[in-house]
Amino acid sequence: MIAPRPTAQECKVLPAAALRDRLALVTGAGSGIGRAVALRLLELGASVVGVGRRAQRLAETAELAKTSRFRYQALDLRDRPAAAEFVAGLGGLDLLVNNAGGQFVAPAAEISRRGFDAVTDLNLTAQASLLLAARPGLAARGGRVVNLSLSAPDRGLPGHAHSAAARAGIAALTRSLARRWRAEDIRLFCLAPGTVLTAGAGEELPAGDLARIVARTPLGRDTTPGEVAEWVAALGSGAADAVSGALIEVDGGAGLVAAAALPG
Ligand SMILES: CCCCCCCCCCC/C=C/C(=O)SCCNC(=O)CCNC(=O)[C@H](O)C(C)(C)COP(=O)(O)OP(=O)(O)OC[C@H]1O[C@@H](n2cnc3c(N)ncnc32)[C@H](O)[C@@H]1OP(=O)(O)O
Ligand SMILES: NC(=O)C1=CN([C@@H]2O[C@H](COP(=O)(O)OP(=O)(O)OC[C@H]3O[C@@H](n4cnc5c(N)ncnc54)[C@H](OP(=O)(O)O)[C@@H]3O)[C@@H](O)[C@H]2O)C=CC1
Repeated sequence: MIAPRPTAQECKVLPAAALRDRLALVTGAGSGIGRAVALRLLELGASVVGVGRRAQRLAETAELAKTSRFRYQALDLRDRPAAAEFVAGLGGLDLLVNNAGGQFVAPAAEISRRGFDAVTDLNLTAQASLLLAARPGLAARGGRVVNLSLSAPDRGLPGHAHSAAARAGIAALTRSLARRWRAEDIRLFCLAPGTVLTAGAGEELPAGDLARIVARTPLGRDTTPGEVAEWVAALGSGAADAVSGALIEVDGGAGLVAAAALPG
């Protein structure tokens, strides 16, 4: 039997005001998962700063948010000095959601040096750099970090050698910093969605491939943006007080499926 997909409303299990008076920075807040996260954090009472390269998309998120607690800034996170200056200017930070990321699908042998660099830069080095820049602000507030990853980054994903390497790196960095930054009361988590049918995922893989991947997922369905958003919000709330350094796979069990069972 295929598990039913929850509605956007059914995903919302946290109490209203769970994040009141918190300040969150959400990268990639102009689309897909990042937008869903920003809107949910706002609903729960947080103030949210959204960044991404395209101001127009961020402005659309602002329109949906309908609250002055959302502000945004167009920013290329691969411009590390600019990103570091921006995050330092925010001051105290309760939650950093390192969501901006992505890749292109290609056989490993066809990924050029520049292609490998572009994907590892976006999904590992730029995220790591933002984290380091945010450290003083997070330490000032006992803040949390949620790093978005891919489900089972160590499983081996066809067409994703560059990205899987970067995401496994982020999972390892999350664990390393969770140990080191405990003294500053900073908690870090890695959240790994399975297949979320965003427009971005649709640009990366043809609909047929996505449908086949979803069909092989043990729960037999995709993960919704609302489900990912609720997990991010929970990790930013008191619900996660006993968790640190964990890789949490919100993927319908996709991480249990051997790479050999995947297409490609
Ligand atoms: C069928 C396989 C099934 C596997 C199962 C896996 C399950 C996964 C399920 C789906 C999960 C979805 C996850 C998501 O992440 S959704 C988010 C989707 N959004 C994106 O991914 C878009 C993000 N991509 C980008 O922003 C850019 O592609 C990127 C940042 C990665 C690179 O941008 P940049 O502007 O820096 O890159 P350039 O265009 O300048 O190119 C740099 C070099 O990269 C080479 N390149 C680019 N595209 C390709 C390609 N398609 N194939 C091969 N090489 C490519 C490009 O040629 C440049 O190199 P050279 O100068 O050497 O040519
Ligand atoms: N959808 C899925 O199935 C899955 C997604 N993920 C991950 O979740 C995250 C969100 O994915 P999703 O919402 O689906 O995809 P999107 O493509 O919609 O989201 C990517 C976001 O990152 C922003 N971004 C990309 N490059 C940069 C950059 N250099 N500087 C600043 N912002 C940047 C984009 O905004 P802009 O282009 O305006 O800069 C966009 O808002 C990604 O890290 C993705 O890899 C993980 C597992 C599965």
